[in-house]
Amino acid sequence: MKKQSEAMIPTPNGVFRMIAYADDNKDLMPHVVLVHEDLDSYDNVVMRIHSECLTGDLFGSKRCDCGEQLDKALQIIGEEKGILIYLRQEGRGIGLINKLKAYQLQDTGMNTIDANIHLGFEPDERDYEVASEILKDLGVKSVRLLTNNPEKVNGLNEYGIQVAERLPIIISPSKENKAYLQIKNDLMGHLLD
Ligand SMILES: Nc1nc2c(ncn2[C@@H]2O[C@H](COP(=O)(O)OP(=O)(O)OP(=O)(O)O)[C@@H](O)[C@H]2O)c(=O)[nH]1
Ligand SMILES: [Zn+2]
Repeated sequence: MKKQSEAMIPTPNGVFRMIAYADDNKDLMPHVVLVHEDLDSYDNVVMRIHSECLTGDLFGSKRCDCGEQLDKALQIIGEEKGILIYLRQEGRGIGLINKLKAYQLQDTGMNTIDANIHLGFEPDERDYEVASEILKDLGVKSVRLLTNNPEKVNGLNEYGIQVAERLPIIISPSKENKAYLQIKNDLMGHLLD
């Protein structure tokens, strides 16, 4: 995993250096990193690791809270001069084709965990080694991580990045994503209260 290219990108939340990380420069789905132009310390950096959710991030799907979490995180990262790592972990690592199959199963009454298992996957296939490698490459030593998912905290600690603090990023449930958020809270270890 290494830096393949970078450029400055002005956004509504500030100017960021966008860096594309991949194993080689032909990769069509590089991981995307946004580093605030005024980031000045590599200790206790405010940051988010966001798992790709095309449906929520780009199209505003109401089935999940991803799009709203991304907006809120970028706002905070803009204010605090932090970093966003956008990992290509669509569908908790099963990809878009399988996520849509999982959604179809959920529309017949299965929950988000059982749908993954029914398709032959773990409930969550993600790993945070790549994110840790990227943080080390950037020179980041410790972070304040925007997440409700303790697995992300453990994942970074496991690979040698110190999580100094977890910053919750709670979105009010809507009627469409209420059941999904309830499962995350009750069965997937997310801290949503
Ligand atoms: N397989 C599967 N993936 C889903 C489903 N709903 C959302 N996702 C994916 O789940 C990922 C986001 O994970 P979440 O569990 O919502 O949140 P998180 O990233 O673990 O935790 P936070 O940092 O608190 O947001 C994205 O990759 C989404 O595409 C679903 O029903 N099935
Ligand atoms: Zn989502």
